[in-house]
Amino acid sequence: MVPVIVARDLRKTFKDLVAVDNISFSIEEGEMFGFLGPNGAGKTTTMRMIQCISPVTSGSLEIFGMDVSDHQREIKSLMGVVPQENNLDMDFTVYENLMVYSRYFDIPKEEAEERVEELLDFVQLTDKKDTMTESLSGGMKRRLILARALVNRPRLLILDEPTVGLDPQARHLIWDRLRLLQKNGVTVVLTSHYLDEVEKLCDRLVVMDNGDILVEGSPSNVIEKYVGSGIVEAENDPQLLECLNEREASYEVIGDLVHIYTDDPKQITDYLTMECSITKFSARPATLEDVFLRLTGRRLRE
Ligand SMILES: Nc1ncnc2c1ncn2[C@@H]1O[C@H](COP(=O)(O)OP(=O)(O)OP(=O)(O)O)[C@@H](O)[C@H]1O
Repeated sequence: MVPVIVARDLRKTFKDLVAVDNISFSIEEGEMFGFLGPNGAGKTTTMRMIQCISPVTSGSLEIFGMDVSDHQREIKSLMGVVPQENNLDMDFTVYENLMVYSRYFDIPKEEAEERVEELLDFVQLTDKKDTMTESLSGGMKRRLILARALVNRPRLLILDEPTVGLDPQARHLIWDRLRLLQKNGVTVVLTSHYLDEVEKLCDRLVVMDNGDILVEGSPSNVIEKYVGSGIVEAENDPQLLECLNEREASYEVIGDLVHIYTDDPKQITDYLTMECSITKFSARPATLEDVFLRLTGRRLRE
């Protein structure tokens, strides 16, 4: 596998604030890679350095073997970007938005027209071709931004919160398109607050907090490593906690509930029934959300 992005001790500061704190990671060609983390973790700042629009403070960041500090033009020509905000031109039609963008890459007019038709079909907006962009739904606007990011046939696609605020149908359509792009060899890097999205889509992920990378791995490895494969939930009561302490079980109290982390839920539920006389509980597979909350805490970030 060839690395497409390699970051070594990558750091970004804004005056006294350390937004990205000496992180290192490597993303392989054809991977779908996710950046997770609470608000302010440093994800967007990392994406902006990858996009060559925010200079690196120190460390190194190479994309397709080129340093972001001195190969911006070449790197940008190989990359497509779906930014967090909808920055389409609202006074243009859907078609015009894509055609205007194609000029930035000096794509000859006829070729651009052909490509735009293809892309409209790809994101299912052909019937909206002549619609004014401002009258599109939120889901359609996101699809148009995705199409715009693909105008230059990028080998690397960066998406910052690609499905934020979308309904389930719109999210599924975007996921489906991303999988198709990946199948065609495009490396996809995304940030998301939707943990189910990252769990379903990504081959590997990192969880960031306070500018640092806390974990890295495939969703299933990360889940097994940090919470075990299953969770038994029971009502919080002192007798239960005493019983769990006696067994030295791994658990966490979350308000009125206790989460017991385990690779063998049956062993725990048998223990609760037989040794602790507790019969009200439920077992479920662990998710990335459990890992996230365990690692980054449950306090709401501003
Ligand atoms: N241009 C800037 N000037 C000063 N501080 C900044 C700037 N951009 C980001 N920051 C700060 O850097 C830190 C990391 O922000 P960043 O936007 O990268 O986080 P994030 O993980 O993308 O958060 P979110 O999930 O809310 O998008 C935050 O404390 C933020 O306030």
